[in-house]
Amino acid sequence: MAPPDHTATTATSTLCKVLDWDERQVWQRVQEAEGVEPCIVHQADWIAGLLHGEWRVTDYNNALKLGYDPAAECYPDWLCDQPFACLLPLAVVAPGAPVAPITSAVAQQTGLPEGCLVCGGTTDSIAAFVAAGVTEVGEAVTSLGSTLAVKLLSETRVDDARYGLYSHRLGSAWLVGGASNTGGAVLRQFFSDAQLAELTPRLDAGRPTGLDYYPLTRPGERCPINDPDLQPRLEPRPADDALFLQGMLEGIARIEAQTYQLLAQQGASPVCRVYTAGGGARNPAWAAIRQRQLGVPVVASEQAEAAYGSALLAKQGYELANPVIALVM
Ligand SMILES: Nc1ncnc2c1ncn2[C@@H]1O[C@H](COP(=O)(O)OP(=O)(O)O)[C@@H](O)[C@H]1O
Ligand SMILES: O=C(CO)[C@H](O)[C@H](O)COP(=O)(O)O
Repeated sequence: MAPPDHTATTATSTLCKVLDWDERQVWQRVQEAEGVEPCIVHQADWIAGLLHGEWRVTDYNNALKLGYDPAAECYPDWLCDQPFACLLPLAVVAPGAPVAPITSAVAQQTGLPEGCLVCGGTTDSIAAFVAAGVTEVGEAVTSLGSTLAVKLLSETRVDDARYGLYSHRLGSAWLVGGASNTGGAVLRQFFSDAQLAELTPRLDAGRPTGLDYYPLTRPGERCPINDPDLQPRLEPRPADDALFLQGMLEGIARIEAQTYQLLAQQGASPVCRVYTAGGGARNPAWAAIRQRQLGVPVVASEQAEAAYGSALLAKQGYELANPVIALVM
């Protein structure tokens, strides 16, 4: 039902989950079992709903993979024509836009101040992007968490579901990129964080291992190859654990570099610097391996936690809602 290059057509999109629930008549079962009117909420909407009690509000970042059009600021006709359209969030706000204060019951339960304002959310890797404070076109943030997410500030949009590439709107800018299923979760399958820290000084970015890994925890990839059946490649495993780890980090760096190369080929603004967020940002040897692959400076974000970016968005929302007080502060 969606245009062929749209990110909502990928197997892991929100829209595909909704279609699956629709087919399995989940709405009807929710209504019967809970006695409530069903509606679609993203994880962030669920948390926010628990705080302010508004269940039909989302933001245009979370709604992208549902099919929302952030440029036109509306649901497209092909989505409105679906039988489940009545379950879509009724309001789609900008990330950081003021939504509603917490309820009195929540203020009492949590100790948060009465009237504490809840603002529109965003996705985890966009929050990491905001935390990094990037403002220049061509600058990018790679989130090395359980998975790998790439976000580049670009003057032009890129949307190509064949490679899992899509564009998020942030204010008047476009964050182009994609998310791979590779990342820290694969490392954790083999090593604890303590072992990672212990092995890291033995890695040598200047001496590539020659291993050709595609690290995944299980079959299936989203970007830069969109293939739900893509197999992990983690063999042969050398006897030396440091060599094995370096081979995996090189493999993940190749996936990251391929994503940035594809973005350039598809007309995104050229990448000039990559900031790093997430648990992988604490590994200097990995940064050196990535810099060789990417060919641009790789630097750790000063604020590498996505939560910091969420707080910055909330501050923006507070200032919008209280312009005079914010000016005095
Ligand atoms: N020294 C290290 N080198 C590389 N990766 C690391 C290191 N320490 C932790 N990690 C990885 O960081 C990941 C956790 O990062 P985090 O940003 O908390 O992930 P999440 O996406 O789950 O929030 C783990 O999967 C782990 O493998
Ligand atoms: O895999 C992830 C979380 O586990 C990625 O962070 C996520 O898929 C990226 O999505 P978006 O680009 O919409 O922020």
